[in-house]
Amino acid sequence: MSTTTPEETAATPEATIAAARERIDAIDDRIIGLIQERTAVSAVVQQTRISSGGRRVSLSREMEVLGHYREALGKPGTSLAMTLLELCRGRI
Ligand SMILES: O=C(O)C(=O)C[C@]1(C(=O)O)C=C[C@@H](O)C=C1
Repeated sequence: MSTTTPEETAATPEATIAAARERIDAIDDRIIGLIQERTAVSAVVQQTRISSGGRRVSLSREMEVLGHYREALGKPGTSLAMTLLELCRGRI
C-alpha cells in the first residue's frame, strides 16, 4: 500500500515544464515536417504553372491562403502565412 499523499507525488514545477517542453519540441518537429511537405507540394504547383507558360506566383491564390490563416489565427496568422509563402516560393 502506498503511503505517499497526492501532494507528495505531484510533479514539481521543473518536471512539469520539462515534460511540456518535450511535447512542444515534438510538436515543432511535426510542424517543420509539415512545412517541408507543403514546400514540396507547392513546388509541384509552381513548376506545373511555369511549364504551361504561367508565372511562378499566383497573387489571387496567395490572398486565399492569407485569408485562411487570418480567419483561423487572427492577425498574426497573416504574418505566419506570409512567412510560409516565402518559404514555399521564395521572395518576391
Ligand atoms: O497554389 C498555388 O498556385 C501555388 O503556387 C502554391 C502557393 C503556396 O505555396 O500556397 C505558392 C505560390 C503562389 O504564389 C501561390 C500559392
